[in-house]
Amino acid sequence: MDQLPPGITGNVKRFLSGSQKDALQWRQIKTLKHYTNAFVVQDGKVRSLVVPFLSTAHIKEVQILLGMKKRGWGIGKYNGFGGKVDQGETPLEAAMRELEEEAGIQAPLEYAGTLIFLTDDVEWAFHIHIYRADSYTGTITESEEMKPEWFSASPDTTDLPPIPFERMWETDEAWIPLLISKKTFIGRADFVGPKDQSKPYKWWYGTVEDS
Ligand SMILES: Nc1[nH]c(=O)nc2c1ncn2[C@H]1C[C@H](O)[C@@H](COP(=O)(O)OP(=O)(O)OP(=O)(O)O)O1
Repeated sequence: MDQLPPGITGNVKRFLSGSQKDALQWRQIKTLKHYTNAFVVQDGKVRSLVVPFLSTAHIKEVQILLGMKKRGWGIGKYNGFGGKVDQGETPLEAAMRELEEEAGIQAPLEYAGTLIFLTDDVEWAFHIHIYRADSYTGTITESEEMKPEWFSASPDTTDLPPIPFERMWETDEAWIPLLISKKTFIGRADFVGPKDQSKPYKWWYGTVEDS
């Protein structure tokens, strides 16, 4: 197995890796701070589409709920719902709290993967615990931080917009398909550049194998 980036442990299999500048090394991880990110993915949702001159077609599709960040770092980007794990909380408790605060809903979240994110402006590594749920309760509600919107992961069959990867954190396109297909993943992305223009220069994603 090739050498794993610092911070990646476990029985993992490389899925994708890359580098904009091979000469640059992984950043040193001094401390970790824990964050969460939660996604609702409705697989097999039946929608009715009116087909001109024919009739109504019933199609099954995969829908994913994303939020457009309205303030702070990452403003304008689409992401899952989440934030810092507070003292005394487990990551799952924090993910449930943040989902409710930012999107107004409750969901039976399950662990989906881990993303380690490092950048220039911050001396710690973000350890992001990523969760997903197949269903939710409550009413999806826009908050001060996030504007929730549904997207389709099966764009050929739908009138919902496709997942807007061009308006997400750059390497998310690598792991969102793993999240959707319920393959547990772990990854790391190191960014460089000023806060609002930072770009990934080195990344690695793998799937977590059963031991
Ligand atoms: N999907 C994602 N892909 C990625 O590569 N980096 C991400 C990411 N989601 C978050 N990050 C990184 C960048 C981001 O600034 C940092 C903190 O994540 P958040 O935006 O969730 O935290 P916030 O600063 O909004 O925390 P709160 O104020 O507690 O809500 O982690």
